[in-house]
Amino acid sequence: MNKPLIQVDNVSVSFQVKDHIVDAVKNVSFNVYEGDIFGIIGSSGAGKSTLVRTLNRLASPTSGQIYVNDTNIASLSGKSLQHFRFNVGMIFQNFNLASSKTVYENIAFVLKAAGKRGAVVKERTTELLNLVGLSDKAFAYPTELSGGQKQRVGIARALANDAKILLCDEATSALDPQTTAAILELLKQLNREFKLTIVLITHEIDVIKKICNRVAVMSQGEIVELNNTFDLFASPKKDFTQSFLDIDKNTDLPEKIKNSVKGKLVRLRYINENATEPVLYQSAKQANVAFNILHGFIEYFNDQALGNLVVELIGNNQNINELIQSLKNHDVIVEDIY
Ligand SMILES: Nc1ncnc2c1ncn2[C@@H]1O[C@H](COP(=O)(O)OP(=O)(O)OP(=O)(O)O)[C@@H](O)[C@H]1O
Repeated sequence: MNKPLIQVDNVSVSFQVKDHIVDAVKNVSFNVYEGDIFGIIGSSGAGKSTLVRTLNRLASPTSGQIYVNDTNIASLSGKSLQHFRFNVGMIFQNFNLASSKTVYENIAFVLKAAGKRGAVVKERTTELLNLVGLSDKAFAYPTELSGGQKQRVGIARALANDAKILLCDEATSALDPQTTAAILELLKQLNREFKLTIVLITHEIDVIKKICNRVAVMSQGEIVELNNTFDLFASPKKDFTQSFLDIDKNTDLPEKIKNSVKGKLVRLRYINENATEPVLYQSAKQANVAFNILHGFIEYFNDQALGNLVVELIGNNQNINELIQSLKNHDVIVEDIY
């Protein structure tokens, strides 16, 4: 496997609050690879913000190490820390724009902070405005922008000094679904065109499904499960993941149908949406098992489709087991419901 771009080793973060200690992040380890869109999902208070803030040294681990490009970031100071921060941009839920500056000035400001002057600033700012689709808003003030436009300025600013990593702290949580989709599309484009590595934290399952290739599920300061997004949704290993990500879809069956089920109820998950029904049909015929499809839907993760079927199997146990084995041999994930 590639070398990690970000390596988080046994990181814990605790806060002293009056007379007690809050363990916000507990012994967390994971790697992020170049080109990843790495999602961290969890409910409020899970420790996501604290964890992501350690990645650009906005917060410091109480214990553990973080390496970015093989450099232990705790060792950085002065110019090397400043340079590191140019390389790791960040965007926020509330955009954090300077309200007294125009869009152009908000972007130019961070370029000037990095020592750039004159034509270089003008050229790069114009380029960035173009990149995020805001060329016509250069001289508008933040109050004159929609939420989506404000976040585009945030993105331009975060990437201004050629950041290789973008950290997103609930960057779309304040936006409506349509604007969220447009911002996620822009992030995907930046990831594709510039190999921008993105670490995003969110409590929105749809954000993870739409753009992340890998995801960590966080609860109470710990990473409960980490996997490729597709595999995590297709076969979660932990009950917490299953319930948090709302994967338990058999609840979608109306009571009347559930009560009428006489055979064995299973959920089938499969990658190739075209292949499973024929496989099910042929395997069931061979095993002498009858089946009823009670529920079905296809979910999309990035560009990959995951088919789901809830099926009642009717036959003797041995035949049903034979059918289940045959489905598994065809890479269908079979899960008992009851
Ligand atoms: N500066 C701080 N001082 C004291 N406690 C803190 C501080 N920052 C965070 N915490 C606590 O650490 C825990 C994790 O908070 P954090 O903001 O990282 O969670 P989160 O998953 O990002 O939640 P949210 O989505 O609500 O922001 C919480 O119990 C929070 O109260």
